[in-house]
Amino acid sequence: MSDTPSIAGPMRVGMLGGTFDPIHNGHLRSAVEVREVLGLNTLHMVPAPQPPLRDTPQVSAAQRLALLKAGIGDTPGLLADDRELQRDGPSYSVDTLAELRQQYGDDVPLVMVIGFDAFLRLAKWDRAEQLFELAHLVVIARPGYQSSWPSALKELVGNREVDSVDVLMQRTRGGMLMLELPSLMAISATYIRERLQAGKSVRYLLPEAVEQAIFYQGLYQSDE
Ligand SMILES: Nc1ncnc2c1ncn2[C@@H]1O[C@H](COP(=O)(O)OP(=O)(O)OP(=O)(O)O)[C@@H](O)[C@H]1O
Ligand SMILES: O=C(O)c1ccc[n+]([C@@H]2O[C@H](COP(=O)([O-])O)[C@@H](O)[C@H]2O)c1
Repeated sequence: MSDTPSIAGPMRVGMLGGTFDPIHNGHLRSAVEVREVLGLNTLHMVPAPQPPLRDTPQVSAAQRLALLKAGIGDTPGLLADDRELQRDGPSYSVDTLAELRQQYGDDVPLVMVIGFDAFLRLAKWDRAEQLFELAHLVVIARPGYQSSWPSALKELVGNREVDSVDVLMQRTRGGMLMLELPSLMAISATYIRERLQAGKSVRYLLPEAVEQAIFYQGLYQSDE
């Protein structure tokens, strides 16, 4: 069964990286909507084995990837992409985008999608300026996160911001667009981990298949 018609028109590709510890409906609903709004053929959802600016996750990358696959199920256009599990060292997004650029070629618009909380730290990312040489950046609003941009971030973004998808897609990379998607969801993986540790319900915060896999494997239910 398909819940979305396939995307017509020229090829466009997206990447949504994350710790996905675990994947939840905030990620998945945003992924579906951002794919639709941007007209992406494929949105690569890429779990980071070693997310650079945070502690090593308690749950292994292979387990987080398995939960991501269970969460995506047969959702059209979303792809659980294990490419960062094939690399050693910190999971730098610039390396992932370089691989995707190589895979799809120079003529295809490539978009990195991040939430506003991640965007606020963007100037601290590895080789941050190179991100725009490889892809566009689309920043999605997240409930509870509103803040002025740090000055290093303003400098990094410069005059790249555009105000519509049409303008963004006239080029293959180098632009930035802020988006407020229709379904803003105040769900975070931190909240889900806290509830699981406290033995509280996580029903409807994540897909049932993910909830079942978490309980079946006994994940997140202790501090160890
Ligand atoms: N509810 C949400 N709505 C929109 N974007 C989200 C949401 N949750 C996460 N994101 C974005 O998805 C990407 C991956 O997020 P991540 O895997 O760190 O999830 P998280 O819920 O923020 O996790 P944690 O609570 O452990 O920090 C980031 O760019 C983040 O901003
Ligand atoms: O490339 C970097 O330096 C970099 C720094 C911080 C985060 N990221 C990526 O951003 C995504 C979200 O990270 P996080 O820590 O907000 O879950 C994930 O794919 C990380 O690999 C990437």
